[in-house]
Amino acid sequence: MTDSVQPQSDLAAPPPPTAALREADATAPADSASEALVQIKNFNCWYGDFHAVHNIDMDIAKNRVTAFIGPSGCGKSTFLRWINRMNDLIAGARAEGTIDLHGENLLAKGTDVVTLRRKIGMVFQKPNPFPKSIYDNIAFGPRLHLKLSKSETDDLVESSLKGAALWNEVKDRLKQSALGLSGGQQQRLCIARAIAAQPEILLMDEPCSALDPKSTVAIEDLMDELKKHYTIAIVTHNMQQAARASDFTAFMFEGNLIEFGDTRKVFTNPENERTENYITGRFG
Ligand SMILES: Nc1ncnc2c1ncn2[C@@H]1O[C@H](COP(=O)(O)OP(=O)(O)OP(=O)(O)O)[C@@H](O)[C@H]1O
Repeated sequence: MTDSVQPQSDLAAPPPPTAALREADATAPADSASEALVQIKNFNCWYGDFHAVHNIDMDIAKNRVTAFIGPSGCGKSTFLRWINRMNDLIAGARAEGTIDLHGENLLAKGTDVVTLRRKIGMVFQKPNPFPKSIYDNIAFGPRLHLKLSKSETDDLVESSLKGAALWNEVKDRLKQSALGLSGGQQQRLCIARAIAAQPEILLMDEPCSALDPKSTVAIEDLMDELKKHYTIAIVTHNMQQAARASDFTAFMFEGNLIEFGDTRKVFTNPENERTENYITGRFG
């Protein structure tokens, strides 16, 4: 079934969490079979008359990292942003097809996008902490939407910062401004803020492009931990990063999904010549 989506005008920033603290439940050992969490069928999208992404059919596997690669302008970010309906904020943006999560098409007109964005968090290219304390960056959302006690809020802040591998670096200065953190720390704080909302899926749009190599490795190591609890989809221009950090790779070109599969296979034995040309640096 095809469903069409028009932009909504009353959308605010991605929302804060709804539920109680997430228990660590290490799942899916690396060698277990992957299960589809998100199923995308016949997905197309437009900006006005411009047909940006064509006929995408793919699954996003649960507790795995799926990387989207491809030359600038091929539609990676556009596609990623439809997965939590961020493109609703863009006038003239519309989509057709289905993106199913637990059997429900999240492109459907009736979808509650606020709830959706709790389930599907997003981390952006440039770290965007609030101009507040480290503690309040995590606690701000939960305070708005949950009736957590002080100790529950403390626990949420601690578990989120631990989950983002930042706790040890900031535990003694939680009341200091987040803007005093390094870029890599700020990005991990944004990841902590996202996971405080207890999402099922984390969308990461070039999360390391503004970071130095050491911070980049820290985020990649973190993704490896995070995928035990979350499903991750990442857009990256960094081929080594896709090869190192992802389980599945989708190569896009001019709005089309050219190749999609196991990362090792895509990088060592691609089926499509354009994939091979891209990953070997012949274009892009
Ligand atoms: N808000 C917008 N309005 C109109 N066209 C847009 C908008 N955002 C993106 N596009 C167009 O959609 C196409 C895909 O853009 P998108 O940003 O998704 O590509 P990308 O693969 O993520 O590129 P990059 O790697 O440079 O970030 C491009 O032709 C771009 O110019």
